[in-house]
Amino acid sequence: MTNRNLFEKEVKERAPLQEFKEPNPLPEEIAAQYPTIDLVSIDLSQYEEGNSGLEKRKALAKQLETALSTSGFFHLSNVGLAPEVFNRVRSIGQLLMSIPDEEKVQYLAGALTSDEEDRSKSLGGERGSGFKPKKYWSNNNVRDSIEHYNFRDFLHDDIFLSDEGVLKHPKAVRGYLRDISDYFNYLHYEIVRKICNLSDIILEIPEGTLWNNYMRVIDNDPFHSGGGFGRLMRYYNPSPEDEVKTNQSWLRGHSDGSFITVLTSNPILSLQIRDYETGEWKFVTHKPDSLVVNVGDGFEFLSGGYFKSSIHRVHSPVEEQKGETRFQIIYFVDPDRSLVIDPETINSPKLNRLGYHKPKEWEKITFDQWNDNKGRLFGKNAVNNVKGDEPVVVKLFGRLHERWHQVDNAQPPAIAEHERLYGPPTSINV
Ligand SMILES: O=C(O)CCC(=O)C(=O)O
Ligand SMILES: [Fe+2]
Repeated sequence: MTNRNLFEKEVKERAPLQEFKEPNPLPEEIAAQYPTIDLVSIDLSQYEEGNSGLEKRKALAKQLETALSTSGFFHLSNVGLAPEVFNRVRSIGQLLMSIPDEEKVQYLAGALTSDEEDRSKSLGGERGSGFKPKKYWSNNNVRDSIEHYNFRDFLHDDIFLSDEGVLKHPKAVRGYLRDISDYFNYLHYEIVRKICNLSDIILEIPEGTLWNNYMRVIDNDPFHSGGGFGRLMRYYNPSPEDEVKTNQSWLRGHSDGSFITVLTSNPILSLQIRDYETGEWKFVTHKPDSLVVNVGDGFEFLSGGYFKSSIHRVHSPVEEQKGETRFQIIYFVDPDRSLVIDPETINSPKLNRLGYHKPKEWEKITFDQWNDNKGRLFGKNAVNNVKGDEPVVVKLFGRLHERWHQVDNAQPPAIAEHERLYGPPTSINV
């Protein structure tokens, strides 16, 4: 057991939290005037453990299969987290974002801008522990207005709450690290585990396979443990000129490099998913106290492309909500990093029957190779500083680094529109 004296001391000295004021959700009839996507909604209170719960789990797995194989996104309700739990984490985020800039720069996740980053040494602002300041990325020569803070290793108390682990974070939040780890541990053990088990049912592999093999937590071994990182993210309002230049895109269209991603449902209508078939951008609607979960690249590859790591972005809020504060809590869930991410790993009767095999052009790679190499491209000027939402298309290990591939599978009008705007897909050496 690690000595946690420093942590205990910080708990005693912590300042009280200020309540985070969530913006009001948009009335349904107004939200309905915007293009929205009707996501599958899964009621997690229907999940029952054990043999007697199998029929219920099979029913949920059926709904989940529709979600994973179409948009790759779903709402998850009755997740067992009270509104106060979400609010407490948001309040901690608010506290973090309010510390002076001079202090923030001592706790950076990487460099001050993405272009200065040496990613052979650093995970960068996207994946490293600490602050990603505003103006880190660029889009059509406009710098971003997003600030976020990443936490890593919260599934490993002996690392997270050790003196060294505590000192990684600004003084203001050190006494609140247990709240952070409680939240993300709950998501890992109660949400991710259940999604893994339901996915086993879909894939017709023994229940427990995904969880036990790739998501379990091994003490003091983050590399071979499931986990990833948690993010507290605050969007600020860009200037009107910047809004024009970026076409109101606050966070460029991308697919997540994770296995799955767990977001909080947000009252601000801003998150958009790009329709897999038509390319149309559609808003994700809000369900209070619920989660929004999406497939990341890792799960798409493991399923041979049956599950979809969809392109999504954050758009400037709709007219009725302009000026409101968007705050987001995210868990980017990574598997054991040595997992070989193609369907041969799991040999799923379902995928075999449907014909989802490893495409020849895919090199045999681990999740670590994917995550690391995709991570190196994030925010790179050569790839991202382009007009419009789509980055320059890069191939990594025979796979498009952002999963815009649905453009290739889409109906001819979408392909024509894509090529008209951006030309044919290109490849650059990395
Ligand atoms: O803010 C959101 O809702 C989504 C953010 C996101 O897609 C990301 O950070 O990868
Ligand atoms: Fe994302």
